[in-house]
Amino acid sequence: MTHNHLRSLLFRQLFENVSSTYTYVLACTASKEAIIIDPVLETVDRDSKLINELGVKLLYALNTHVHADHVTGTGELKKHFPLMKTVLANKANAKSDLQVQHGEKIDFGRKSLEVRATPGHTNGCLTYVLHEDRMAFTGDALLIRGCGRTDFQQGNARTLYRSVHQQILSLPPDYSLFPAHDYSGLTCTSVEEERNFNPRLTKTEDEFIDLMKNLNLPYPKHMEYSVPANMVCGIYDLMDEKTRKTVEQSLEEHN
Ligand SMILES: N[C@@H](CCC(=O)N[C@@H](CSS)C(=O)NCC(=O)O)C(=O)O
Repeated sequence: MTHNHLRSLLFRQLFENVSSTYTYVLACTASKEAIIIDPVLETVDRDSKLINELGVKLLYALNTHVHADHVTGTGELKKHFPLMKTVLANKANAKSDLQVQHGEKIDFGRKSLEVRATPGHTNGCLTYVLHEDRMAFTGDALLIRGCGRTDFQQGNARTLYRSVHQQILSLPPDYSLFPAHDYSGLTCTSVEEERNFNPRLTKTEDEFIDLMKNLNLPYPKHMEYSVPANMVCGIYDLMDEKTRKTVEQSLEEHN
């Protein structure tokens, strides 16, 4: 999907290639008010530059959940955009400027995101739905032809199955779905595609639970420091000393 001045939504999909994370910038073209979803620490300079070049005013940096595989960029973004507010689910039990819950709305200009709770990968997983533009940002609850793992951070396969079916695949079939990650080069999907072709979510609930029990994935490489860093939205001053030092060191190695 590309930017189009004639549309009321300015939309960018950005990629961070170490953790294969998608970050999204959305702005109301009438008011120029903007949000960013799931920014990554390593790409904050790139994203800030883009936001400035687009001439939009960043109101909120939303995390779909407390990520385990990378450090969120929301803390560092606050240095570039001091008025911007960080957002996480209240169920994440984490520190953020705003804690949102199921049913709330996040407004930017004439646009409004509906917050839907989609726990199962973590307790605090959220999906953000932009009805007017028929789009939803699913975090790790639903990945393209896949879904988030359920073997740590309060993961629960039954909960995830119900979240995805009740809150995401129940949306109209033409809604576009944008995940937090893709590991195979795909960028976007739709409700209809996932209802038909998702190899995990087309199974029965019990088959799904069995499948998720046997994924046997290695733990994310940076989980040990990513989770505590993300519990404070990646704000260095709020991290314990060991976590902060590890995050700083990993960023230096990256740069
Ligand atoms: N290799 C990566 C981590 C890959 C991974 O575990 N991805 C998560 C989402 S990030 S916690 C996941 O849910 N994957 C589902 C799947 O089926 O792959 C790393 O070391 O960071």
